[in-house]
Amino acid sequence: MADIRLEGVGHSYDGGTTWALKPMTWTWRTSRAYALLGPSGCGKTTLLNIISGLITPTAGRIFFDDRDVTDVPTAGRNIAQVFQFPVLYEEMSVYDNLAFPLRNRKYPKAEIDQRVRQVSRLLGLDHLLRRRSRRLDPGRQQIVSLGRGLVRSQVAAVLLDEPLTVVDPALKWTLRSKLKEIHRDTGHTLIYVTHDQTEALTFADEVVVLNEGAIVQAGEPAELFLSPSHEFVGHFIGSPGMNMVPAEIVGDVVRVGQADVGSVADGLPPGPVRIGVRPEFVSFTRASPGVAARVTGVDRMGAYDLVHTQVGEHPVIARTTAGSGYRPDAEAFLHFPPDRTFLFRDQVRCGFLAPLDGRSAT
Ligand SMILES: Nc1ncnc2c1ncn2[C@@H]1O[C@H](COP(=O)(O)OP(=O)(O)OP(=O)(O)O)[C@@H](O)[C@H]1O
Repeated sequence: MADIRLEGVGHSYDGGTTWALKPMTWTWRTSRAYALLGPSGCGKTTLLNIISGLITPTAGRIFFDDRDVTDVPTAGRNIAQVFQFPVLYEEMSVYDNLAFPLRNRKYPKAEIDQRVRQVSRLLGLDHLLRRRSRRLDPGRQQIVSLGRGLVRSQVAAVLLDEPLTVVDPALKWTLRSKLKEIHRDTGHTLIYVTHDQTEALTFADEVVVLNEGAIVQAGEPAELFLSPSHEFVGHFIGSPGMNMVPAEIVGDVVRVGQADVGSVADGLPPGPVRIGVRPEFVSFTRASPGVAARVTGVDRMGAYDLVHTQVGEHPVIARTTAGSGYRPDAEAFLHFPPDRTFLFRDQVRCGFLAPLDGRSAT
């Protein structure tokens, strides 16, 4: 196992006209479980294939600890990779498929048996070990592929590219927790690619968010939810995502429309900003002071309500307790709590909202 260090690594498929992956410097630390999260086409698979050696990057160098592996082919990198769809020897038994990566690397027989049985027990494959792989349904075949990726005790990293796509949704939860268990047991460095935030947040020690070929933020799941440093992270994580409302800094006060909503703590220069606040933290106040809004609809979600409002031209959603009683067209006043409300300029967080403490913009 090794730290995997990317130094100025970037990739272009068209000779440098566009970058599928913009040159980046980043270290995947050994033994951590990472989720690489981002929308379709943001460069996740390209990044994974650069680490495994399937793609040689257009720019930069890759190191496993201090060893430069940029020109080392896949076979020399000691990486295990699990793809979106099953990659198995269909005529082999499940046992032989799981044992294959170990036999290939000349592990002792007793260790092979012990590792195969350990992984098969964790993944619920015990009763299928003698079955031919082609006789399994695609979901089970994928679980065997997952097992093949996890069976080796000594690998530089295990790379998983949307590995649960073909697995039954009900099984996904179980498999994710099994993956965590296997991770605790082996201490492998795991990089798990997904565009599904639930998968990323429930699986990873650290979530790396990729957008348009660049890492926009990396952190623990709670950090990304509570403290997004980029508007994209605010939108992409959370359901629904973060509300963004245009505002103005006047002196050291932040105004939305005619309402003073807070002050700036960070000596930010006056001018336009965008306020970001998650629906979970928007609350209603009975009257001013607050931001005047009009209710446009209510989604009753069972355990809670999502109250849709309009502040001027801008939609703002508040998550309230179930049965909130708000009706379309009702007038309302919104409160944005200072400790949970952030300020953004050019999409990047530039500060947070501080209490007004009697200040006013007028
Ligand atoms: N072989 C290729 N030739 C040309 N362009 C490519 C190739 N592979 C990927 N791309 C482009 O590079 C960009 C990044 O693609 P990539 O597959 O890495 O993204 P992704 O985040 O893994 O997407 P998805 O979640 O849809 O798999 C996209 O614009 C894609 O169209």
